[in-house]
Amino acid sequence: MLTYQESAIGGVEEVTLELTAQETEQFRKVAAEMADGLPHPGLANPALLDDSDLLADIELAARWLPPRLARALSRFRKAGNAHGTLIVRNVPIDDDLPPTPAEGVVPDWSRLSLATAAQLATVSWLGDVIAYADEKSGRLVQDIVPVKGAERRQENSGSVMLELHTEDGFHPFKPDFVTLLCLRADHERRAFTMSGAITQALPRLSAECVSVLRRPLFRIRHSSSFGGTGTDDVSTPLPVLSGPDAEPELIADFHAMEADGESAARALDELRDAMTSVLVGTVLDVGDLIVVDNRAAVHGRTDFQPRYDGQDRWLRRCFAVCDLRLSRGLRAAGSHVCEPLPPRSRP
Ligand SMILES: O=C(O)CCC(=O)C(=O)O
Ligand SMILES: [Fe+2]
Repeated sequence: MLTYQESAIGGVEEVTLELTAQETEQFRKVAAEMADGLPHPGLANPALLDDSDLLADIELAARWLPPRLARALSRFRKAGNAHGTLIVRNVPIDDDLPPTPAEGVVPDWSRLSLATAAQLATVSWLGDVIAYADEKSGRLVQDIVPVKGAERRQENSGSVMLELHTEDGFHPFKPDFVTLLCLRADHERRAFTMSGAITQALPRLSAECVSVLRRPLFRIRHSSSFGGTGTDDVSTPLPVLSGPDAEPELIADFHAMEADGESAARALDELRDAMTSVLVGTVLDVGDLIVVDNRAAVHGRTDFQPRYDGQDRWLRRCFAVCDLRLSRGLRAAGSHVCEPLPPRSRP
């Protein structure tokens, strides 16, 4: 399979907001106050953050984020941008980080309360937090780290190239925004987090390809990280593209998507080639936060080499949706965590 050439991945300057030292300090103060209100110790218990009063307090306090950041997030929420991606640099995180958790989950996040508050505050400008009981135990803020033995998996615990994908594209209430906050970069600084926007790829697609991508000829296998569901679970047949001609929405996964028939398979290949030539990306470093509009862009990551020495790459992930109420049938009252999807095997 084709791997993505780092040299061909575009820069992200035009979609990057670098906070000044003063802005970071203002953000740190606001986040530190919020952090005091977080239930520590024991943040590892997902139920503790899944508290609508706590999240409402964070939303209120987030009004005091540095105005340039708040404006950028608000604009991105309403209008997106050319790459469906926003990068914020110099987000405050905790000074004294614990080792990167070897098992994939930090047992007690009380030493990560600043990063947790900063990420939740950022997310509150994008929408409401959503999480899935099926994935990473329903944690609202999840650890993304390389796990020994999982190197070759097409999951964020792997370290081979992670194919471009829509996050949880098979889920009826998939995230509208994916945020990833970097606590530690990979040792060699070669893990490019990359994204490709459909509006950039569109001019490269033939009319025939676009028309096939608009038909419900595609299914996505449920991600193997979605626990509790069998590997045979698949989505209902979906179109890859929907919505307005010039600015469609996109659901794609170049690892887990199956095309029904030859012309659908050809259209998916054509889309992947087009995406490959419009990718933008960056090697995430400490305090970098990337926001991907999950309706406008697919994302992935180039490969890297973990050492399992406690200093490996460590991201934290948090999702947002624009309308939390749409998923009310799948959530307990007041909870932001969707209950497991019923198994749905191919017909
Ligand atoms: O590791 C990365 O940079 C991206 C991981 C990813 O796609 C995810 O956690 O959803
Ligand atoms: Fe992802």
